[in-house]
Amino acid sequence: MKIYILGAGSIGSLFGALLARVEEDVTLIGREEHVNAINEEGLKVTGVEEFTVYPNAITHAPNENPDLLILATKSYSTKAALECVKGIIGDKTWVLSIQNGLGNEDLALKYTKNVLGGITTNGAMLEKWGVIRWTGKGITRIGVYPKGNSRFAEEIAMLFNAAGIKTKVSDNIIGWKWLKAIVNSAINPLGALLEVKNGYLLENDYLQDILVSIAREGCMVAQQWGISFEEHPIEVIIDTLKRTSDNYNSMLQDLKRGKKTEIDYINGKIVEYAEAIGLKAPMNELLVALIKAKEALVR
Ligand SMILES: NC(=O)c1ccc[n+]([C@@H]2O[C@H](COP(=O)([O-])OP(=O)(O)OC[C@H]3O[C@@H](n4cnc5c(N)ncnc54)[C@H](O)[C@@H]3O)[C@@H](O)[C@H]2O)c1
Ligand SMILES: CC(C)(CO)[C@@H](O)C(=O)[O-]
Repeated sequence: MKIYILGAGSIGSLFGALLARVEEDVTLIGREEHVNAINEEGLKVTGVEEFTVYPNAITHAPNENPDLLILATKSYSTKAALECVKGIIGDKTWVLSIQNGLGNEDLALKYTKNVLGGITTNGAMLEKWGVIRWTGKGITRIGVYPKGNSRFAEEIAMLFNAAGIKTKVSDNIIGWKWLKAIVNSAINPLGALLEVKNGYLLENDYLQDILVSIAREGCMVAQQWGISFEEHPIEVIIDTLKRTSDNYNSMLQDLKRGKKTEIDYINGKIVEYAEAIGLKAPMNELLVALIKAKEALVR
């Protein structure tokens, strides 16, 4: 299977490395510095497992139709990235987003009907060009977006599981995307504003109440849009905070690096979906404003 990883940074390079290790035809499309390092010394994975692979790595997509295009950019780069590669999305090409946030798959649907949604709880960090630290082994869920089944999704799940990417297929992937977005909408901005590890959000009674209120607001909006969940968002938030208690969340890491965050595609999307049906999401709206203010401080 010809697989392109569009936006081979942290999580994209981890998926690319694991797929390359089982000799899939993988091409990483990423930044020049990272691409050059991979072409010179291979792509090294450390952390959960240690290995080096030698996948194709380029800065621009080859002029061939892949069977699978994995979207792994930050959500704020998706639109531009898809526009760059629209010419190679063939009739038989499937696009899979493994990104956080809402709206990425909807952007992909503008170019093809063959879209798989995805969430992953694997953790990866670009340690240096050409070196990825696999910080936590998790589960990946994929499915036809927004809902439904397809043989191709089952085929990708088999491929991912064979590559060591624990993957399950869902016929309600939009439910999982919203669940992950609600988890991120509560944890990420709160941890980022307070600059604390995830575990602290469970230690403080005030913060626990705020987490629940943010999650409830997101659930209310989701419910109005007919989204159903496979697990209860608040239970998943608590479990996630326990499982990742020693982590700084990705939004805080982005701010610490002076980078923009994905707030517009997490809390911002919840506000958008609320307003689209004449509702308000005041807590999410406040968190968007506070994170934007913090972005302005650090950038
Ligand atoms: N890192 C993780 O552990 C993790 C886990 C789960 C989900 N996610 C989600 O996955 C997505 C990616 O996160 P990340 O941490 O890997 O980000 P990242 O910044 O490490 O990697 C994204 C890469 O995409 C590249 N890129 C952007 N536009 C491009 C284009 N047009 N062509 C080629 N490359 C392009 C960037 O240069 C960058 O290297 C986000 O939505 C994130 O929330 C990340
Ligand atoms: C689950 C999560 C919040 C854990 O830190 C992660 O998705 C993140 O950091 O964005």
